[in-house]
Amino acid sequence: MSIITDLHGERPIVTDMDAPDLTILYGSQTGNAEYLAYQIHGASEKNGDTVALASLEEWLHSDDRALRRLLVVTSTHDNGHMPDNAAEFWEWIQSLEPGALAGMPYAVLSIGDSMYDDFCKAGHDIDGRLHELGAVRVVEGVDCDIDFEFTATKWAKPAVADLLAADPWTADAPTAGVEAGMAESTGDSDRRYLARVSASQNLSKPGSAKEVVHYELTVDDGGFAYEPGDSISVFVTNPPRLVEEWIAVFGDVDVTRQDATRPLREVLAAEVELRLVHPGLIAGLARLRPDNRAVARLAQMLQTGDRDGLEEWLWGRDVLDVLTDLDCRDVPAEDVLDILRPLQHRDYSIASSPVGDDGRVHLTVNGVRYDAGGRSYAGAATSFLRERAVDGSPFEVRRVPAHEFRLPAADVPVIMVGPGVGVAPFRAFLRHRDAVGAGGRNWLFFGDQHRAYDFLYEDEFADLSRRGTLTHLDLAFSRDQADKHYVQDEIRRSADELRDWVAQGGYIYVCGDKVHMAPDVDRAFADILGGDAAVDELKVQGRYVKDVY
Ligand SMILES: Cc1cc2nc3c(=O)[nH]c(=O)nc-3n(C[C@H](O)[C@H](O)[C@H](O)COP(=O)(O)O)c2cc1C
Repeated sequence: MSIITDLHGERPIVTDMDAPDLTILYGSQTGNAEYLAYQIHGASEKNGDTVALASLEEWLHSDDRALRRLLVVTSTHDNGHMPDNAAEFWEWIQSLEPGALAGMPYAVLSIGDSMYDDFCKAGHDIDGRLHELGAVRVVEGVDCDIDFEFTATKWAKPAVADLLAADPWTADAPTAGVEAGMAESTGDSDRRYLARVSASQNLSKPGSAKEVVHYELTVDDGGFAYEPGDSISVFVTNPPRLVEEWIAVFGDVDVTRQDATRPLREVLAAEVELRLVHPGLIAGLARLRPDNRAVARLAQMLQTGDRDGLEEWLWGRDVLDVLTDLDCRDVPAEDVLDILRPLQHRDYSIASSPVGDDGRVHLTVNGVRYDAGGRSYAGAATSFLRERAVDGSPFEVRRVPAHEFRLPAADVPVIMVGPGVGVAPFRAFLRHRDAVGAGGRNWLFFGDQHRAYDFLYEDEFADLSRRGTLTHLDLAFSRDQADKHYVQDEIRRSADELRDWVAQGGYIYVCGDKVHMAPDVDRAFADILGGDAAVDELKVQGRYVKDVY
């Protein structure tokens, strides 16, 4: 008996069959690795081999864990950590005796983001540990960056063929330690709660290029708890207007997925990603429409690794645009649904204090909204939260606990760099330290485009400064003067005093844009603190922590 899950990993489908020829197990936080595993699974079964698919966690808890050959597909999360549904598997393989998996053929596909210091670390950790346990690495693992589909597509086909050609493992996976792994897990890390928007307020003022909104959520169920530094996942649905655009094309029909027949409208609203286009959509269309030359031209870019060309073409288009512009609106709805990714939840840093804010959860949300080519686009979360703020209807959320992004002891100085909506967790830190009367000093670096329109939480920070909680507030508004001025310039300007704070045990936190801001801020701290080695040493001590996206 083997476990196969549906695309969302939510409904394990248990099938009666002997041990599968290949078992594909994924660790995935936001659905990318899961999607990839699902695609590889679909392509692998074509040759008559039996291939099982499950999350690492589901497999660990299944009744029959027979393995013949193993392919692990995993992302890395929260600065070098396992995705939640890989954590117990990781605990388990760490608890096994040397040689426990001797001779088992395996390969690991890792996805991550090379902007992080711990690029693909979870995949490397699993790969290294399987090797230590005696498993046989049939194919060198591969590291895939944010455009993972390019690298993964090239790697997966020959890798699966090599794995299937390897002699199967005939022993049973050891059962020891599974319960220990379970005991260590938090148990409720996946629990979803119902929340409502109880208040909202525009933070960007008229004239701003941005649309930042402060939301306050009340969580209906008891038992929801969080700590400063945590984030929250909001399980959004797609905007009704967008769903209607799809219905106008595909009709108000019923569709059958995983043996259940439901209205297409329902599936479009809640289950599939309609906003964010992924390159795998092109690979899927190429399979469905082998004679379509426009699709073939783009699929060729995917195969040859021309990521710039493909990304340029995809830029600004949503999924419906892609189907329209590639003349694929006549593909049957069920086939289109099969090549869409599961609807992604949206994660936000919590901006409130569990002590000072009556159990409410505050979010600082950057809106996405624009018009192009006669269509209006709005980010799924932007319209979702706005609608919920108007009608008060409940929706699901899940706590995402921070690993290192935590306040130190109450008397330790804290340096926070959070321009734009990166300020959210620092508002939480400051409100928390204020509420509990922590004595440690607090220094915030904040910046954005214009002071007049973009100074988020200006009054609150002024108040926290007056009360003495906010010891220093350094501001960098980039477009208020001829020369651009950023938080890293403010950091350099205060080099001497920052060195003192760090010498006195201070912690540094950076939150926000990972592409430009975080590397520039890293450079500035390395320059003022004595080079990269000094920053690395702080990282090792957990005193230089980033939450960047
Ligand atoms: C909060 C956060 C932390 C992350 N940390 C890392 C990291 O330390 N190393 C890395 O390679 N990728 C990191 N990533 C990038 C993810 O691995 C990448 O987005 C991946 O595609 C997610 O796959 P998933 O949806 O299957 O979880 C991080 C992403 C987020 C949102």
